[in-house]
Amino acid sequence: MHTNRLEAIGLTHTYGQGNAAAPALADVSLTIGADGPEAVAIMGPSGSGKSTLLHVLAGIVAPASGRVAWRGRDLASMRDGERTKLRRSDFGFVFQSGQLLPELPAIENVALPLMLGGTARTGAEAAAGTLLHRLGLGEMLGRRPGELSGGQAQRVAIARALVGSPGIVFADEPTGALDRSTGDAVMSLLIGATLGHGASLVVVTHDPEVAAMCSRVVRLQDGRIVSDERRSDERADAVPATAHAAPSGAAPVGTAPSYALPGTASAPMPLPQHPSYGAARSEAHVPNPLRDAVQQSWIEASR
Ligand SMILES: Nc1ncnc2c1ncn2[C@@H]1O[C@H](COP(=O)(O)OP(=O)(O)OP(=O)(O)O)[C@@H](O)[C@H]1O
Repeated sequence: MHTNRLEAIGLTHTYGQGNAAAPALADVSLTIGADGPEAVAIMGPSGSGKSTLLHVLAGIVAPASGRVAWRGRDLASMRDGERTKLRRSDFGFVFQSGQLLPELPAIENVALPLMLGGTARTGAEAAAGTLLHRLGLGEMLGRRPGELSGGQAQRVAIARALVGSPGIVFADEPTGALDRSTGDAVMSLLIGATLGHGASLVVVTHDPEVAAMCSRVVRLQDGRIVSDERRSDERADAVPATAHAAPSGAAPVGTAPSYALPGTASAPMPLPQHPSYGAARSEAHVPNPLRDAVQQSWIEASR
């Protein structure tokens, strides 16, 4: 059995009570990462329960019944503080936008998880810098989120999700605010870098193109899983060959494998510039309970 295994059994969840009750999940069972890292897309119509499932899997929302076990441990058996700590150490998160701390430069946003875990600033920033270089952002270390394009901000978010070497990364519409070509490049990078770190990816998406890049697609309807398909014909461009090199966050810049797209070797990824600089920041106010809970835990921990 693979270590980084997330197992959900018989999950149900209902918002509200009585006449106002809205069932969101009904007897959902699935296992992620049982045989090693995988990229799983969660799809389904609006209101089918995708976000609720992500929140329950990440331990933000407690299911009404059923259980979620990470590495064999039931999330419900942990104290709140322990679950919050686990989310920081074992889980990575990438949201549509607005997840970076706006006042911190890219390198500090990425170094933060390591510093909160006890790594000294110098070491944390060295590892953050290495990862940002690999993601093609070597020139952007000192820029704040409001000074980055949407695609650049998402790459910083990917670096922050991965810098602590999580076992699983949860992504909620990570390319939803990007144009097609930027979104495809970011998604390819997210899958390649996550699997390259030995972690699984769970991505909620409406976008069939995004799902097509994943090795498994789970479809929900009315809170139930209606299909769970594994693909053996992964799109060739979805996972860069270098992604499987299992990089170390502390590898020296220049010698480490790059996550650049195939054919671009170690050159920075030529993402098109987003026409609207600061877009990532202006989107920050769209409510998202999971992102806001994760963000709040960063803010509290960094005080
Ligand atoms: N906080 C809430 N209070 C009450 N009902 C909610 C709440 N959040 C979600 N719901 C309801 O639960 C159901 C599932 O919602 P959920 O957001 O999980 O679906 P989704 O598939 O992610 O939708 P979308 O694609 O539109 O984001 C819907 O009927 C929704 O109206």
